[in-house]
Amino acid sequence: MKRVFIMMLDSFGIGAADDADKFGDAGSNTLGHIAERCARNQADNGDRSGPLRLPNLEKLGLGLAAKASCGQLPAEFEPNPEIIGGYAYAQEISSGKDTPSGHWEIAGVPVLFDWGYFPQHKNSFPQELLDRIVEKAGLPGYLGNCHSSGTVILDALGEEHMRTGKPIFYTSADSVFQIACHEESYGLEKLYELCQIVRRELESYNIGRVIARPFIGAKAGEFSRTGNRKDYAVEPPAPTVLQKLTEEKQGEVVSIGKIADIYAHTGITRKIKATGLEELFDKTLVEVQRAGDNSIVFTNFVNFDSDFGHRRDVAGYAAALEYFDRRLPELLALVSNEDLLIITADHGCDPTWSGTDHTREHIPVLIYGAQVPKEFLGKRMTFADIGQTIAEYFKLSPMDYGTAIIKFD
Ligand SMILES: O=P(O)(O)O[C@H]1O[C@H](CO)[C@@H](O)[C@H]1O
Ligand SMILES: [Mn+2]
Ligand SMILES: [Mn+2]
Repeated sequence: MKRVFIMMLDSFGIGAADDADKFGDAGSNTLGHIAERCARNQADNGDRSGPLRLPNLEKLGLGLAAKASCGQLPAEFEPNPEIIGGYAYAQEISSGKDTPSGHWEIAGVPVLFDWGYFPQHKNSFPQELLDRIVEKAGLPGYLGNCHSSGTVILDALGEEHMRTGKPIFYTSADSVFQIACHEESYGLEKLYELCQIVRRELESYNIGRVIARPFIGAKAGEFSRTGNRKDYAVEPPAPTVLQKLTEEKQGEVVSIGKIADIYAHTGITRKIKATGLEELFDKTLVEVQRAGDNSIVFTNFVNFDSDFGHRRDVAGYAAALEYFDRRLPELLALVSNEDLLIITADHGCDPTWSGTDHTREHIPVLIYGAQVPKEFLGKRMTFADIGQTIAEYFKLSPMDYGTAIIKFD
């Protein structure tokens, strides 16, 4: 029975990429800097304290992959851990450091064109676009129209939004048009409809995603975003390995969390909604147990990125990693002889870095399974090596990019 389980720790970079300087990210290191702060007791909160403890990920080669990536073992990591899987690090060839680029490249389809962006920090969106959106959606106006952190902008504009019914429009260094509206006073369905209108109006702008950002709460300081976030992505520019599995082998691809949205629902046969690390992990275990031959179970652990990386919350990120690590044995126990478990990431989001954007980093590629050599599997020249490995494993037609990391009989 052939099954692949992909655990995407959203934003879990392990050291600056060779081209990080082009992004202003030279020296960034999501894992390295978290471990450093933890070792100095600067990442203590109610949930955790002291050095970063990830014993199960260390056995899968996380520390050694990080050392190969940036030259330094994460602080307080074991220099000679018992190794139970194959480990590598990979660089990105896609032009951006955004979530769809990282995910699509992992599935064998790098984004070699340039996305459209809204680079101006104030008055970010073109007036003609805003005018069309106001007209098509019948809006009383809009708020924001700037670059912002999605939580900061709620405190600044959430109350005015509730008073006026004007949606909050904002963007970031990514190719995104984000819309925050109150889930109750504005309404969730109305927000989703607005996002669909904006998606259509953006056609000529080459924007990767429109993102619905519903929130709740009565006043500034009390607003919080809900799990009803929805991403409206454009489709990948070529068939991903997920699509190939469904088309060439009539296989099953189960999306847990926001995976389906990121691939614009292409190559996905079943979608499981889950909010928060615990539920994402619980539902992953259920689906792994259910998975049959020729299937992929693919989970995006978004909270690393959205709750801790973008929020520059080092202690929160560390606690979340430790939680994931504590639960890992439950997953490892379900990996049977022929299966492959791949733990990886889509970009970095160093919580010690300036600003609130992603960081251009190498990603870890940790592969666990009876057929995997328990050794360093090299520097991978593109994330697409993961997609090519999966294509090779399922005996699909080869992807256009990437080299298989492991050969299978
Ligand atoms: O600050 P928030 O709203 O979390 O925004 C972040 O989330 C977006 C999508 O992942 C990114 O573009 C980033 O800017
Ligand atoms: Mn991401
Ligand atoms: Mn992000």
